[in-house]
Amino acid sequence: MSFRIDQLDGIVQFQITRPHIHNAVNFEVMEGLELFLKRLDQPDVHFGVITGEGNKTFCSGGDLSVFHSVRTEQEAYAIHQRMTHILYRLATQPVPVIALINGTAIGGGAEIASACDYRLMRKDAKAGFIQGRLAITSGWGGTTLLQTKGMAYDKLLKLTTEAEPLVAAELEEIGWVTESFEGDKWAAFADFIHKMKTRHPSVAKAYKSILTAPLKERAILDRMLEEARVCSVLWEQQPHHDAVAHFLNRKN
Ligand SMILES: CCCC(=O)SCCNC(=O)CCNC(=O)[C@H](O)C(C)(C)COP(=O)(O)OP(=O)(O)OC[C@H]1O[C@@H](n2cnc3c(N)ncnc32)[C@H](O)[C@@H]1OP(=O)(O)O
Repeated sequence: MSFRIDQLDGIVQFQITRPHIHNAVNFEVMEGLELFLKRLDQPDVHFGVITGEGNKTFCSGGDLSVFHSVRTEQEAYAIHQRMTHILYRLATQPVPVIALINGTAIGGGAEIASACDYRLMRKDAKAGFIQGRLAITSGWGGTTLLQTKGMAYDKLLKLTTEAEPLVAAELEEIGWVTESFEGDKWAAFADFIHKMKTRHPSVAKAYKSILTAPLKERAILDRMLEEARVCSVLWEQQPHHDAVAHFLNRKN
């Protein structure tokens, strides 16, 4: 199984359980995220958390060993639009979700974290929109989400265009990381939500609903789907296929 969902004390935890492949997203992880979203709909759920198993990686994005067989724009768009809908639902459903970034979060992994309400990141971990290294752009709506949530235009353009992973302190400075931590991730998580948990659960949901109003405009989902389409166009091009082949064969 590529994921695990647990529920404890009003908190639903989603973990990608593929540490051997840096918690890359395959079709089973996508199904898991869809199940996680359904669980968040339950009235007794007050917070959600997404993390990766192990202490090295949160998520390394799409599983290139699976997706390298995806060659055409149409095939690529089928995957990207599905992930875009998942991220849109994650961002706009009422339960606050924390990305507990226990390690590297790159490519689609950084997009998943961007769709969460908070990013709690281990101090020495690195994260970034590294899609440009593969001659593609973000394909799951992450850039549109960050802009709509208010990230500064120039910081976002630099982050996505340079395609370099950054450490937590650098990402905190540009407004992507909410807080950083050292030590045990679950202790850091408990500490992070401690005060919020003392308020009535309807408070956090109500504020999320108020603050996500701009995301709920139909135009935002359309823009995210356009982002998925732009990525799919680049996906079909030779520079992308060459970059993926280079990554997969780099140890030969
Ligand atoms: C629109 C969405 C687009 C996307 O998300 S595209 C995917 C973007 N992600 C990437 O390009 C990630 C590439 N991975 C890396 O840079 C590195 O593997 C990473 C995560 C920094 C870890 O580096 P290291 O600690 O040196 O580990 P390593 O490279 O030896 O990796 C161990 C095994 O995991 C594999 N792996 C890591 N990330 C993967 C991925 N996303 N898809 C498929 N396989 C992946 C890697 O190939 C290696 O496999 P093996 O042991 O050589 O068989």
